[in-house]
Amino acid sequence: MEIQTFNVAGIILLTPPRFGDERGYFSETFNAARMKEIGIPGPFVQDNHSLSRARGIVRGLHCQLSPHPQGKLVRCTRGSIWDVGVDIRAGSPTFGQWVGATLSEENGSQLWIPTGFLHGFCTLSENAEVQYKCTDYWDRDCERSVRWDDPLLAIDWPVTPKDAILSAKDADALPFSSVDDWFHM
Ligand SMILES: Cc1cn([C@H]2C[C@H](O)[C@@H](COP(=O)(O)OP(=O)(O)O[C@H]3O[C@H](C)C(=O)[C@H](O)[C@H]3O)O2)c(=O)[nH]c1=O
Repeated sequence: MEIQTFNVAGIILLTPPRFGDERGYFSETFNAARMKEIGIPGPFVQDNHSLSRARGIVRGLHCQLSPHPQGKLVRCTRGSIWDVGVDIRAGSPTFGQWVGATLSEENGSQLWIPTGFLHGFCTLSENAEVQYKCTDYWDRDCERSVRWDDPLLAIDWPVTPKDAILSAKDADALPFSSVDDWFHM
């Protein structure tokens, strides 16, 4: 399995092997023991699946606060997305820094985003389907949304604010300056 880590400690980009033959391919997309070996502890309790019909849809930046913070293991099973994690762990030397990666049906890569991070993605294709495993259950009261295009984050999104397609919730998200001590290292 290909593994990539970043200067923002905690985020892992992994690409499980695909075994191709004349029929197509087979890939083990999740193996709890292998994930633990590479530093993705789980356990995972909820699977999510979203479909975004247009290119340029931004979902995020979201997280859940205690007592239901969520780690997420994200993959794109149709089309492609640019997936982003932002370090918001108070005291982290990389607080406010972000990592972005292209996840696609073609590359089969997955991004592990631990608790203490904001998560969001921008679709790079029409009909992008994203499936992700979460380490805790959804809890509406613990959910927070932070502005995807906050200038303090300066995330290099592949879409401009003029062209981005957002939910009403994301269009009305909190500024990054409001993220102070949501999470502690
Ligand atoms: C997240 C979630 C939502 N919902 C319901 C609530 C709404 O009625 C509907 C759409 O929710 P929302 O607009 O928050 O969906 P996204 O904008 O894709 O939110 C997600 O976007 C980013 C990328 C994330 O990492 C989070 O998992 C999540 O916040 O699904 C549920 O029933 N369960 C859930 O776990």
